[in-house]
Amino acid sequence: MTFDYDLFVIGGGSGGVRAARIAASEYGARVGLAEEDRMGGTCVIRGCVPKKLMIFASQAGAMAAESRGYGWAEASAGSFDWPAFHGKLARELDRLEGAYSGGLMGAGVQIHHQRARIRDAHTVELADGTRLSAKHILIAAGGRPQRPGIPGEELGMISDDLFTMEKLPASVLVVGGSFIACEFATILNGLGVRTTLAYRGDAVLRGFDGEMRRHATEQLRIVGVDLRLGVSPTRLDRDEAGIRASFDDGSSAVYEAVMFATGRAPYTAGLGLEEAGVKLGRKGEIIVDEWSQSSVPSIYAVGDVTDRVNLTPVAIREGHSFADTVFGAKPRKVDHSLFGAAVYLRPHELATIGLTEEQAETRATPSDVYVASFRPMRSLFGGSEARAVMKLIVDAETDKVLGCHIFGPEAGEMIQLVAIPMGMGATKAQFDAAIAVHPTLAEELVTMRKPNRRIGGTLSDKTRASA
Ligand SMILES: Cc1cc2nc3c(=O)[nH]c(=O)nc-3n(C[C@H](O)[C@H](O)[C@H](O)COP(=O)(O)OP(=O)(O)OC[C@H]3O[C@@H](n4cnc5c(N)ncnc54)[C@H](O)[C@@H]3O)c2cc1C
Ligand SMILES: NC(=O)c1ccc[n+]([C@@H]2O[C@H](COP(=O)([O-])OP(=O)(O)OC[C@H]3O[C@@H](n4cnc5c(N)ncnc54)[C@H](O)[C@@H]3O)[C@@H](O)[C@H]2O)c1
Repeated sequence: MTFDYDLFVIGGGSGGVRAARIAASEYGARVGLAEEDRMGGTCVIRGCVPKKLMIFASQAGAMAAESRGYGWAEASAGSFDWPAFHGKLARELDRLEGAYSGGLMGAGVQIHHQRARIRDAHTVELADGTRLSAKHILIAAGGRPQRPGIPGEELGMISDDLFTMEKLPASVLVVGGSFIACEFATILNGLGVRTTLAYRGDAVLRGFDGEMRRHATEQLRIVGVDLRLGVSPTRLDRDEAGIRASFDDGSSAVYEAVMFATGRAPYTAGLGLEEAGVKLGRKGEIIVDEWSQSSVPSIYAVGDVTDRVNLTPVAIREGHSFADTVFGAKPRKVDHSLFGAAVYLRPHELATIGLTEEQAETRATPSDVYVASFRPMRSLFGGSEARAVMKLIVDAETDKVLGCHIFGPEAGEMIQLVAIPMGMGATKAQFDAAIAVHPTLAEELVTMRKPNRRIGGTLSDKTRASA
């Protein structure tokens, strides 16, 4: 049987673009790709990239304060010009979008700028009715922000809206306590917006190492975010002064804007998947095996649409591995058990890889926990109270480093480098064999001599804590 394409990709985001480009350029596949919105997907257009640029923009006040601590007595951030920043951001995203399209076209991929859906195991249908056949179909349709399902929720914004706002609100309520909520609260607060963050838990960033969560929570408070922990909004109403949010503790307050960061869900609705026999999970995610293959053998899926690890580099790795496996005769699985991640808070980021202390505590074998907590010389001299924290979780029997958690400036950059020895299975002794680079923050990672406590396993002895 002949097909129009060897591969048809639905979605021009992180995972889809990588898979399409590798299949076409490295393995000579005839590839078509459909994108219903802007090329580049969530990360480039309404995620990682504009978010990080906004994080940079939001730290001017803190940088001026630090400069004053270093003798620049008049240092001031001045006033923030949102339209100027926003215009420049739009041009940068246009440039990136062009680069993504150009890269694909250069590789010989045919781009269809419209929505696609599945008709059967080998057929997709475009919004204009065109039907195209492909030997393999890759779904890389990503995810979509979810509102929490409360009355009046349409009055609130979602993360996509941060990047298209015409003007900054004077006050905002951010709802949620994970990556997006914490980063957006950091951005808006840093840009001068009166920011409240409402989160139903008792510390932000559930799932991260508990000690690090407490530092991140405290930092949000210190930089001026009005943290409302243990509460959730129950309804929103339009009020003369703005949007009134009522909370489940009986309180209410008015904000100029409300932003929901209450999770994302795989974007599989209306794709024709179930009709084609593709099995979906509870959240609508495409169920795939370790090769990213769905229940229909010719249909694969990568990235957020599979709801495995929802990060750009993971989607890219899954897309690349799919292309290597299916078109390059180089079978390659993705190891989802070890990946680094960073939450871009300010002044200190939270970055992590491997097991948290809470996870290590449940292991049958004991682990040693090394913690260094200190005020870095840069902030100390600059007059800031900000503390940095480094933590290593080490298998007490094999000496293998199982987890690393860093709360500090540029922690994301540091964890990227720690990911290399950890991926190689390095031991604590091998970390320590590295001669420190001085004076740096990161030198703490190779100079922590004695464990602060031993946890998990039968040897558990929390009383040895000496911190
Ligand atoms: C605010 C925010 C900040 C983030 N920050 C980070 C970060 O700092 N670091 C990090 O690693 N990750 C971050 N992420 C997560 C990251 O953006 C995603 O994990 C990543 O983009 C997933 O890639 P993907 O290819 O699965 O999907 P996407 O990038 O979402 O791409 C899917 C594409 O498919 C298109 N599409 C969907 N359905 C169809 C259809 N039927 N027909 C045609 N086209 C379709 C969509 O328009 C979209 O362009 C962030 C996410 C958000 C929302
Ligand atoms: N720096 C980064 O790498 C980065 C940044 C942003 C997003 N991301 C990725 O995007 C994914 C989605 O981000 P997210 O922040 O939406 O994560 P998430 O889905 O983990 O967070 C959802 C948050 O909303 C809260 N929530 C859910 N329903 C609620 C309700 N009804 N009422 C009140 N609160 C509610 C949850 O308790 C949680 O804190 C992340 O898992 C991450 O993989 C990564």
